[in-house]
This record gives sequence, structure tokens and C-alpha cells, in this order.
Amino acid sequence: MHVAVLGAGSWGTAVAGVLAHRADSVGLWCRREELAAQVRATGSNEAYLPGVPLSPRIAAGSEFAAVVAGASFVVLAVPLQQLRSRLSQWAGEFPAVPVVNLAKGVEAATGEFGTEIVREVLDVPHVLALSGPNLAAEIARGQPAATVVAGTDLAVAQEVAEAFTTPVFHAHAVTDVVGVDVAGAFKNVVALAVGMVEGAGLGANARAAVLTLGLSEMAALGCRLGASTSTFLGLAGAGDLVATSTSSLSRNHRVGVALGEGLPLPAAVQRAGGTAEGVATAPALLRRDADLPFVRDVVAVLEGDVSPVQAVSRLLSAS
Ligand SMILES: NC(=O)C1=CN([C@@H]2O[C@H](COP(=O)(O)OP(=O)(O)OC[C@H]3O[C@@H](n4cnc5c(N)ncnc54)[C@H](O)[C@@H]3O)[C@@H](O)[C@H]2O)C=CC1
Ligand SMILES: O=C(CO)COP(=O)(O)O
Repeated sequence: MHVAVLGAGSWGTAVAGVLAHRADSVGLWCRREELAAQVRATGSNEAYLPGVPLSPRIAAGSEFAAVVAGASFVVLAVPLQQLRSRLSQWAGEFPAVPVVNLAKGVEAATGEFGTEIVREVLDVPHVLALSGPNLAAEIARGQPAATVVAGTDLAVAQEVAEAFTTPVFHAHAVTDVVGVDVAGAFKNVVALAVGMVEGAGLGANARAAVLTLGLSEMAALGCRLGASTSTFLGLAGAGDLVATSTSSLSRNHRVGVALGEGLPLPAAVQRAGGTAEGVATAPALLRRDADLPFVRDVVAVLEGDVSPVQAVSRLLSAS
């Protein structure tokens, strides 16, 4: 079996390593040939996962057609805000195989989730989402984790989940694609808020309250969009929410901490490094659904209208 991973950031590279346990070969598409050449030369992705040796079954390249040729399925590891434009460039030559989206967020221009964008742009037989408490650095180091693969066709989701499963990485097939999309996007906004609590030194009680209120609003939104409540109590919901909100490995959490410490947004994003999807996703969620007071308070901080301490006070008093 050959599979293709498009996007060689920290998560795309870690996922290529997971897939290399079962696949005969994994194509890893890099945006820049310079990075592909470095990966081929050193057997590691020094820009995004420094010091982590990659399986020899991973073949890095920057030519789309060569990377996807013969793939049983294709994995998208491109940040959410860049997904549509990148897919549009590939659409004419995209293979007719299942596609698994990894990006967690909501598109600023449209209010759409990852699988909705993929379905709009590509003509492929199945669109799935993989999501869960999956901090890339831990998975790249081989630490144990679990996740879900969501697809409306359970048999296809099971086949894909099997391809992702290793002795330490456990992928479970589910059918609630909407719930998994909502959870993956929303938890990034909650991680920003929980980070603010930490950065401002507001304590464990406030942190637990903010995390809980975020989960509650996430589930309410999901149910309005047709998701199942049980998804929000599972790995893609509460699981990912807790991992992202409480770990310093999370970029969204780090942006929140920096805001809580009083840094302006551009400096907070720069200090956090990497892709913090929650920053663009928070206002985009409001475009999708106006009845989200938790998200609104986070956006007010991002836009500099209120301080993190004021926002947390508003969140707690509104509960
Ligand atoms: N890093 C993690 O622990 C996890 C990340 N994710 C999600 O995976 C997605 C990708 O994130 P990371 O790999 O962490 O990001 P990253 O910040 O480590 O890397 C970003 C990658 O996107 C590529 N990229 C940027 N603009 C692009 C464009 N226009 N076209 C194609 N590629 C482009 C960069 O070249 C780079 O390879 C995000 O939506 C993130 O929320 C999901 C689970 C875990
Ligand atoms: O989604 C993630 C863990 O599941 C990664 O979180 P960050 O994007 O905040 O680093």
C-alpha cells in the first residue's frame, strides 16, 4: 500500500511516520523542494520535527503528481486557512481516492469546516477527518495516543483507521463527521482562553471553569449543526480539548498564555511559533453561528477590545 501526506509541517510529518508502520511507502509532499531535499538527505524534518529520525519508507518530494501516484488514500496536512487555495491548484489532477483531512479550524472567508472545503473543491469518493488528542511532538516520539477517523461510510472509515493504527497509536472509526469537525475547530478557541487564564495567573478553579464552559458551548454548537452529543464526550471532543488546553506543546495554548501575560496578539503569535488555528477560527466561528458568547469573549481579547482578565470574568459570570 502507498499513501500520500500533503503538507510536511509538524503534524503531516508525524502522521507520515505513523502511516509508515503499515504502508509500504508514504509520499510526503513538501511545499518547498529545499525542505524535501533536506528530508531526503538527513532522514529527518529539521524545520518542523528536529532530531526525529523518519522511517526509510517515507519519500519526501515537492512534485504533487509523483507523491500521490498510486496512493490508496491521500492525507491533507495543510493549515485550514490555506486549504482551499492549495486544493484548487491540485483539483484537476487529484486522484479519485478517499481523502483524510487533518486541519482543525474554520475558514475565515466562508465559516466552513475542513471537510466542507474539501468536498466543495475536490471530486473524490470519500472525505474523512482524523482528529483527537494528538500533539505532534509526542506522537513523533512514539508516545501512546488515540484518535478518531470520521467518515459517513463506516466501512471506509474503518479501513482508513486500520491503516493509521500502530501498537501505540490507536485510531477508531466513527461516522459523526460534523461533530469531529466542530470539536477540532472549537477546541483551539478554548485552548486560547485557558491559556489566557494561565498566563494571567488566575488559578486552577478559573481554568477548570473556562475549559468546562468551552466544552459546553462546543457541544451546543455541534448539536445545532446536527452532530451527536457523544462526540463531544469522546476523544475528538473532551479528549482533544483537554490535551490542547493544558499542554505547553499546543501552539493555541501558548498564544493564550502570551496574551494572558499581556503581550499583544502579533507578539503572542510570534512567540508561540507554528500554526495556531484558533486565532483565525474564533471570528470565523461567529460568522457561522452568532450565538456563541464564549467565542465572542475570546474574539474581544484577540481584537484588543477587552483584557484577558476582563474576558475571563465575563465568561464566568455568564455561566
Ligand atoms: N501539530 C500538531 O500537533 C497538530 C496539528 N493539527 C492540525 O494540522 C494542521 C497543520 O498543522 P501543523 O502541521 O502543526 O503546522 P505547522 O505550523 O507545523 O506546519 C505548517 C505546514 O503547512 C505548510 N503550508 C503553509 N502554507 C501552505 C500552503 N499555502 N499550501 C500548502 N502548505 C502550506 C507549511 O509549509 C508547513 O509544512 C493544522 O490545521 C493543525 O491544527 C492537528 C493535530 C495535531
Ligand atoms: O490539535 C492539536 C493537538 O490535538 C495541536 O494543537 P495546536 O495546534 O494548538 O498545537
